[in-house]
Amino acid sequence: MSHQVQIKRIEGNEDIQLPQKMSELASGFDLYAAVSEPVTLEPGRRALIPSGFALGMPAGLEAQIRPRSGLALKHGITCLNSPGTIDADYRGEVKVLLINLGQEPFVINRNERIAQMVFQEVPNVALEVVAELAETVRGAGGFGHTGRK
Ligand SMILES: O=c1ccn([C@H]2C[C@H](O)[C@@H](COP(=O)(O)OP(=O)(O)OP(=O)(O)O)O2)c(=O)[nH]1
Ligand SMILES: [Mg+2]
Repeated sequence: MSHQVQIKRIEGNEDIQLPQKMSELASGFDLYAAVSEPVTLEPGRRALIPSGFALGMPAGLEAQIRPRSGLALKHGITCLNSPGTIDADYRGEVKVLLINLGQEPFVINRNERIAQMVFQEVPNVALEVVAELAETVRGAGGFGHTGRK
């Protein structure tokens, strides 16, 4: 399915790369840090990093903000609220909540790739309150019910 999504630069970020797919069939658009000066994330600390843009999505879409595996593996940098949820009706600046789970301070520079954004279709679901749920074989079994404890 193809979708048209509007993107608008936040003033003062003309030099910031717009979200970009780094390979032809990439799921995610890489996001670039729109920090005005380098931000140092000490181990265990978190920071809300601006992206420099806002989105105009149609109904039925969302954007997920996900970590980059390279930063996670090499530096312990991930998204605290992963995946971050960008609602279709949100018109503010997209921001990335990073946390440093590594052992060393990590510096985020302007225009550095910090995360990725994946668009998803969101089904239109209406919740129906009932007294009894439809039965299944699994029933209430969960949390390891089918395998190793
Ligand atoms: O990683 C994120 C997560 C959220 N948002 C923005 C877009 C999203 O539409 C809005 C609200 O996010 P969410 O619903 O996750 O947060 P909340 O704590 O429930 O806030 P709200 O009451 O505004 O919905 O904040 C971001 O820019 N980055
Ligand atoms: Mg919310």
